[in-house]
This record gives sequence, C-alpha cells and structure tokens, in this order.
Amino acid sequence: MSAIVQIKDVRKAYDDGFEALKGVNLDIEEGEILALLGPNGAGKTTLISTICGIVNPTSGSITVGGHDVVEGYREARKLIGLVPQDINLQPLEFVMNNVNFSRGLFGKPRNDALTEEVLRDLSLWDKRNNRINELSGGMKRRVLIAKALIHEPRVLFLDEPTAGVDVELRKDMWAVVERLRKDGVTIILTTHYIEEAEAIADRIGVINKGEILLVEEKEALMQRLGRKEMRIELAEGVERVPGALSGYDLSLEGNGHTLVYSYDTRGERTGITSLLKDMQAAGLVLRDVQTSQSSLEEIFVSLVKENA
Ligand SMILES: Nc1ncnc2c1ncn2[C@@H]1O[C@H](COP(=O)(O)OP(=O)(O)OP(=O)(O)O)[C@@H](O)[C@H]1O
Repeated sequence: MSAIVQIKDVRKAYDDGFEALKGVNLDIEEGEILALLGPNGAGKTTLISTICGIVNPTSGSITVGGHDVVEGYREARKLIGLVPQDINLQPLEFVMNNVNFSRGLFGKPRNDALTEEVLRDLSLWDKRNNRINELSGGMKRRVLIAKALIHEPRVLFLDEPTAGVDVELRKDMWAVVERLRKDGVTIILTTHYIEEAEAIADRIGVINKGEILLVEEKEALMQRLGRKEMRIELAEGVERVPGALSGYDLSLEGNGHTLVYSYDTRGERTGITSLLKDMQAAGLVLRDVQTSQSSLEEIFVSLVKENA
C-alpha cells in the first residue's frame, strides 16, 4: 500500500531565519490515524501547514494522493480537510451557509443531505440558521470541523482539536472520527494529551525542535509511556531492598525511608496487591503511599535524551 501523504526531507526556515522543521521524513498510510505529539513550539502546526499548502517548505517535497502540495496545490488541497487551532470564522455568516460555502470552494455542488448529516453529527443542526457570532466557543469549534468535512476529504488534519473543549464536544468528536475511520479517511491529529492519542491513534509520532524523534505503533509506544510510579513511605527506614522483594522493580530513596515501585498501568496486573502483602510478610510497615504517572513533558525529555 503506498502512502497517501509522503513527506521527504522537509525543512522550513521562517523569514526571521528560525528553522521550525529540520528535515522531516514521514509516510502516512491511507486510512490510518496518526497522532503527532510534541511540546509547544515543536513544529506540529508548521508541519501540518506545509502539508496543507499554507506554508511553503524551504526545501524538500510533500505529496498528498500523489499530488505535489506546491506544484499541484489545488488537486492536493481538494483531498485535505483542515481543522485549524485558531477560530477564524466570519462572525456575521450563518452556520449552514458558511459550511456549504466551504464545499463550494472545492468546486463541489451543494449536497443538502450531507450538510444535514454533518451538522447533526456535530450537534449543530439546531443552530444552522444562527450567525457565527451567536455561537459559544465550543460551537464555533464544531463549525470549523463541519467546514473541514463538508467537501469529503480523504485526509483530515485536526490541530489540537480538543484543547479547551468540553466533554460533550470531545465525545462528539471521537464519534465523528470513528465514523470517518470506517469510511477509510486518513486522520492526523496533534495533541498534548496522551489519553487522546491513546484513545484513537494507530500510530504515534513524536516531534521535538523541528525533528521527528520517532513514529511507532501506539501499542508499542504506550507500553513505554504507560509506566507509573508508586512511592511507599516506610515507618522505619531500611538499608537495602529486602531479598524477599527482589522480584519487584523497586528502588530505595530518602535515606531508605521511601520505596519506589515502577509498574506498567497497561499490564494485566499492576502487582501492587502482592507487593503490599509481601512487604507486610517482610516486616515492613508503611506510613503513606503516593502514585504518579510520568507527564508527557517528562516523556519528551527522556525521548530527547535517548535520541541525543
Ligand atoms: N510565522 C512565523 N515566523 C517565525 N517563526 C514562527 C512562525 N510560525 C511559527 N514559528 C516558530 O516555529 C516554531 C514551531 O511553531 P509551531 O506553531 O509549528 O509549533 P507547535 O508544535 O504547533 O506548537 P504548539 O504546541 O505551541 O501549538 C516555534 O518556535 C514558533 O515560534
């Protein structure tokens, strides 16, 4: 199967000389859902903008459905739906007109049945005759999604789709994504939320400082990201981890007063129950317990270090 999006050695230097993309290579397969994770300023929006033909790469090439995004802009752009991070809507336009207009931009005739389906899926049908400036922030975001879908794109880009949106919109959005997935639409989303990537992505790409650090099947990556730590404060300190507990991934901190247990949240069992039992049998008395999960930021730091 050939990739629907092919990115070859793409670099982007902005006018001020800042290099936001430093040689990105990436193939995106038709029908897959790829989540791009990266800290602020990593280059996610720049990468999406180059694929969508909004920003021209300084060098390298990108094709979508075999069309070069610069030379064959119109053909490539027809295949793409983009839900941008910023809300850029005409305040006085009516919702339905505005959505239909977006379809017209791609030379496609109006399709009332599709418009109704898209607006209903996004809970916007009741608002179809309202002006944009009469909508809440979340509803405006829904309109952006409707506008991106109305010309039936084969590749959909969602740039931080759920940053600051409520639970309802999040649920609606996942339902829409699920339906699009069934229709074979390729979806690329950027996000800061691991749970979001975990919920829907097939593959995860990590980008940092303009470079793709890795692209990996979600399952494999989540095994690594899913680690959690339990810190067990002991009533009385110990000099070393007792031999009876050597089967656990334990380390000792705080002058022997804190046992740190690392475990995999995705494993069938965390091992916590048996650890606590074995601790008791070994005569250890606990005073307090805390758990924490490595944040995405921490994961990036470790990935960046690994790649250094
Ligand atoms: N028009 C521009 N001119 C100069 N520099 C820019 C421009 N647009 C973006 N940049 C810089 O390029 C880098 C990447 O920005 P980009 O918006 O692609 O990051 P991002 O990964 O999407 O970040 P965020 O998660 O904060 O949205 C940043 O350092 C940013 O300041």
